[in-house]
Formats: sequence, structure tokens, C-alpha cells
Amino acid sequence: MTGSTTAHRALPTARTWPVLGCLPELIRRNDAFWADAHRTHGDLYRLDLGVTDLVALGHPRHAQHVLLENADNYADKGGPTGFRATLLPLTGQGLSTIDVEDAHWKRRRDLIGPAFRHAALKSMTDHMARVVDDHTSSWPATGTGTARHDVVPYVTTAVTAALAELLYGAAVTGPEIRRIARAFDQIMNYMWIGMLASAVPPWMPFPGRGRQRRAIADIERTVLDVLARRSPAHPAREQGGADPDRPEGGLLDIMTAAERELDAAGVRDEAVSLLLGAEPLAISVSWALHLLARSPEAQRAAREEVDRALGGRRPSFEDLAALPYVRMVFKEALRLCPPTYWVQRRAARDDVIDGVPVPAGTNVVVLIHRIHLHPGVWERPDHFDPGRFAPERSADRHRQAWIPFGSGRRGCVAREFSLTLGQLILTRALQRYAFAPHPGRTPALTVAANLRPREGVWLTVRRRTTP
Ligand code: HEM
Repeated sequence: MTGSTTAHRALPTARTWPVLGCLPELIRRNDAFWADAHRTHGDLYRLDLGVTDLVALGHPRHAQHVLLENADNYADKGGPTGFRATLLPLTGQGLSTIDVEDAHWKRRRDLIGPAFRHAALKSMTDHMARVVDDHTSSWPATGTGTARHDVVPYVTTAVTAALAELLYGAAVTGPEIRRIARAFDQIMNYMWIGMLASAVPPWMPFPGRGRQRRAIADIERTVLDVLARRSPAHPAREQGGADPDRPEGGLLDIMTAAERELDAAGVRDEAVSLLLGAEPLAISVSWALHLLARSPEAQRAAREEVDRALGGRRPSFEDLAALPYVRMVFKEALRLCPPTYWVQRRAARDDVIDGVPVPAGTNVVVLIHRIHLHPGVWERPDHFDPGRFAPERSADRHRQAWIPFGSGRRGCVAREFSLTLGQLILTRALQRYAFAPHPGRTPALTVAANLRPREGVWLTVRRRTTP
């Protein structure tokens, strides 16, 4: 795709206002803005956001170029600019936000990666299934009757509990999970305002800035409280009060033992930034339930599969292979609602993408959601159709057409873990409940730091009496 000898074309620019660029329009119109920008400017355009300038990339071949083929030129995530401005104070120097691929990043990745790979997954799945079991057994759905509620907090609780045990080797309490979820909510929704705030010195008052700082402090305090409970000096451990089913220690223990440089600040950054993975996972599982609620046919197919494979029993790692349709439902939910809507990189050297010059220092964003809805790649892109992930229908698709976990060297370290945990929660939920729309409350997505439901995912939930 590079080549300085070919004729270059000019880059169309999405810009509305002289100083703020598209930012006000983006804040006002949200997801509709992106769809229109794509229709007007095509797959590749310059996005003027006033405080920052980006090149937006919306075709799978752009992802292939930036994240794979020419990844050496895009090893830098772009510092505290653009979409990253509001998240960095929360995540510090955690693996996901380490800016440049260097020896430090590689060492951290090599330490964290194996904990999420297949062999580790196999041993942790049964434990995760038990945690999921506890946290999906009592969603509001009275007896054989129904209840109408937002499923996001319930899914978030199951995801956060399972993830915290894996990371910290310690249980989080209900109030802690609710505090973390509230704080994540504030932080995610602050993104656009946070971008504006990034242009104003930190000591100057700016709307929402105080709330944002308090939310970050809340998460940090809660995580440190949980970590303190796993300390050998903590009374709960000294009294042998640990749950015999719970794996000793957690990923953080392994990391602290292996990497001496992981001091208190390093532990804090990694503990917080890995926990942030709970948010996209909870969003995508909740969105899958919404899609199933609106597609009785898909819900029936998924339920028949789980009943056939499991009856009413809890799934084990070996069972997951017998639940391919549930997996496809989750993948389709991640296509329609990829919580990590974009990934950002900075060009180290001059480059050319699709005939457009991209000078050194340019920040580019790969727009995952636009790629997932690209009409040239997907048939009926807006339509919920889990069967499109069947092997026979996927063979000819561009390899970068579905990238909810990113791609290449900085791709999500927890991809397999997330697919497994999502599959487990959906399976258990389908065994226990039937889902239907909530009359008068149609869930909608909003583009914040993640792509996420605007006001929750309200559904009608009926407890099943069989199998
Ligand atoms: C459905 C759930 C998830 C989605 C959609 C998702 C998405 C992504 C994406 C798109 C990236 C690439 C970012 C980039 O290229 O700049 C990424 C990286 C990462 N994710 Fe996830 N993620 C999910 C769950 C998780 C979970 C549960 C964890 C932690 C336990 C996690 C930890 C990470 C880390 C540490 C990285 C950075 C890897 C590196 O830079 O080397 N993610 N994720």
C-alpha cells in the first residue's frame, strides 16, 4: 500500500468549526457523526478535532497496513493525545497504555500473555464457570414470572468478579464492584469533554474535571483495598479464611515475583488497567443479550444448543467446543458493538496509505466499528446474523474485517479469555432465563471512550423452569 512513486490523492477533511473542528458536532451527534463522515468522505479522511488532528481509517486493508504489514512504523500509540488523553491518568504505565513497543513493553507482554493463553484458560475455565454460576443465579426474574431491568449491572458483576479473581487472586465484594462500575461510567463518558479539557492547564477548573479525578481515585482506592486482602499479612489469610476453590495468588503475584521492577506504582497501574478490561467485556455480553432478545429465532437456536449440550448442568472447558452457535452469537455482538471502537497509532516515518501521504508524526485511528459495518465487506452489515461466522461463510472474508480485539503485536492479550468468559456467561444466562425486549426502552449505543449502551440494556427477563 506504500509507494512514493505513485500519484498521491488529496486527503478529504472532516471539519466543522475553525477552532474546535468537528468536536462539538461529534459530541452532539455521536454515532451518527461517524456514519455520515464515512458516507461523505469515504474510508480515509482527516478528522480535525480542534485539540488534535487525526487520520481516520475505515477499511480492513488499512488495519492490515497499520497493525500488521507496516507495524514497525506504527509502534507508537501517540502519547496523551486524541482519544487517549482521558484514559492515561487512570491506566498510567499499564501494559495497554505503554506508549512505545520497546524492551519494557515486550517483557511485560511476555509476563502477562501466557496467563491468558489456551493452556492457562483450560485450567481456569472451571473456576470461572463457578464464579459465573454464583453471579448469574439470582438476576431479578421472579419465579416463573418476569422482571424488567437493565442487565448491564448483573453482567458487569459476573465479569468483574471472575476477572478480579484471576488478576488478584482475591474476591471483590458487591459494593466494591458497584463502586468500580460507577467510576468507570464517569470516566468513559467524560472522554469528549476530557479531550477539550486536555487543552487547558491541569490546575485550571474545567467542568467535570473534579468528578473525573474523584472517579479515578475511587477505582484506585478500591483496587488497593482488594490487593491488601491478598497480602499474606491480612487477617483473612492468616486465619486460613481463603476459599479452598480459589486459586492461590493471581496474575499480579506472578508478575511481582517475576519482575522486580514492578514496584508499588507498577502494581497499581497494572492492577487498574487490566481491570479496565471488565468494561468492554460486560458491554459486549450485555449487547449480545439485547440482540438475542430482539431475535427470537437466534435465541431459540442458542437455547436449543445449550440444552442439548448441557441440560441444566454447569459448562466445563470441554463443553465449550459443543457450543459453537453461542460463540458465534458473541462474535456477532462484538461485530455490531465492538466496545473498543478505534485504536490509535502515530507514524514514525513518512508513509502512504491508499495513495494518501501520511507524514511522520501523524496520528492515525483505525475505526474498528466502521470496518465492522463496511458495506463492501459485509453483507447486510446492520443485520444481526450469527451464522455469518460459520466457517463456510467466513472463508473468503478479509482477515482484518473482524478485529474487535485489535490485531498484530498490540492486539488484545485477553482475546481468548474474553471469548471464553463471554461464552460462559451467555450459556449460563440462556440456561436460566429467557430474554425479550423491554417495551418502550430500546437500547442504543453511544460513542464514549468505549462504544457502550447509552442508558443500559433494559430487557424483560423470565426465569426458565426447564430443562
Ligand atoms: C470484549 C472484551 C475486550 C475487547 C473488545 C478488547 C479490545 C482490545 C483491543 C482492541 C486492544 C488493542 C488496542 C490497540 O491496539 O491499541 C486491546 C488490548 C489490550 N487488552 Fe483488551 N479487550 C477486551 C478485554 C480485555 C480484558 C478482559 C483484559 C484484561 C484482563 C484486556 C487487556 C488488554 C491489554 C493488556 C491490552 C494491551 C496489549 C498490548 O498493548 O500489548 N482486554 N484490547
